[in-house]
Amino acid sequence: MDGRVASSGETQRRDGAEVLRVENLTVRYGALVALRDVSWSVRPGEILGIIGPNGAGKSSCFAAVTNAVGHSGQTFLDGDEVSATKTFDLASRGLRRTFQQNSFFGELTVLQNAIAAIVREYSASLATSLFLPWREIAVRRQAELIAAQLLEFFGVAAQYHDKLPGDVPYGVQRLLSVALAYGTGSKVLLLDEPAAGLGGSDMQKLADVLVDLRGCNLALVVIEHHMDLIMSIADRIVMIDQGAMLATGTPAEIQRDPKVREAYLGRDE
Ligand SMILES: Nc1ncnc2c1ncn2[C@@H]1O[C@H](COP(=O)(O)OP(=O)(O)OP(=O)(O)O)[C@@H](O)[C@H]1O
Repeated sequence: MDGRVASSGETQRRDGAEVLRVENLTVRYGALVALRDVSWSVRPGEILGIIGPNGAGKSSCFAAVTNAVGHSGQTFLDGDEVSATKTFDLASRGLRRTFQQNSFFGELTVLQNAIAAIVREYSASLATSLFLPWREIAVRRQAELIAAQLLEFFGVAAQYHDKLPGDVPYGVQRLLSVALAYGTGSKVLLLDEPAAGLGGSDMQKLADVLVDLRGCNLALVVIEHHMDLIMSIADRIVMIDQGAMLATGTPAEIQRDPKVREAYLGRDE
């Protein structure tokens, strides 16, 4: 992998400028207002948690940020307005997301999935190498090496690299989803319930990976229902209820907020 994934000891930069800012995002599905005037921002080296009850509008918020659904409001990436930038182009600029469900190429091995995730940066070299077969082998080897490093960084052990994604443990699949979204390097990762279905040590592994990514100056926005996880790793939390922002603050402030307790934390979800 390139230098963008560094050791967890790398200095964090939480006082930097916002890398992603959303303003007044509103999403309508016909007559239903799923999201209303939601605004937040995230900086490099920061984890922003988004919490809220089922159907609150959290996933719609990610869909709006990535311009995958019709909406109003504005999005700024590195200070540039990207409110109308295509989802694919946002990904090229380092704004990427995962979904609640894992999505892999089921017929490709774990390593091949990782190669597919990084191959865009190599496509030009591969095209050139059609005329230079010896070069194609070298480029492929390099892509395999980088893909293996990517997987290792995300805690997907070498023993799984040659297996199909469906044949590896569920906890590993969740880590693989995050790794594939990261690819050769992202600025902002939007993770939609990365811990869904995880427990115990798998959740701890995921938490460790997310904290390591923060240490590499990545900005992370994490939708999560597991309160213990998000309260322990997030720097700030945004709480959404019935499409509207109900509260924002540090995990401690959010946990003390009576509105939040009433709307969410007090319920058995
Ligand atoms: N494509 C769609 N068409 C119509 N309504 C939708 C669509 N997607 C979501 N909704 C509705 O919009 C509201 C917000 O849904 P959304 O998935 O954004 O909430 P959420 O907070 O992510 O929920 P969960 O925690 O259950 O994933 C819900 O009432 C949902 O039924």
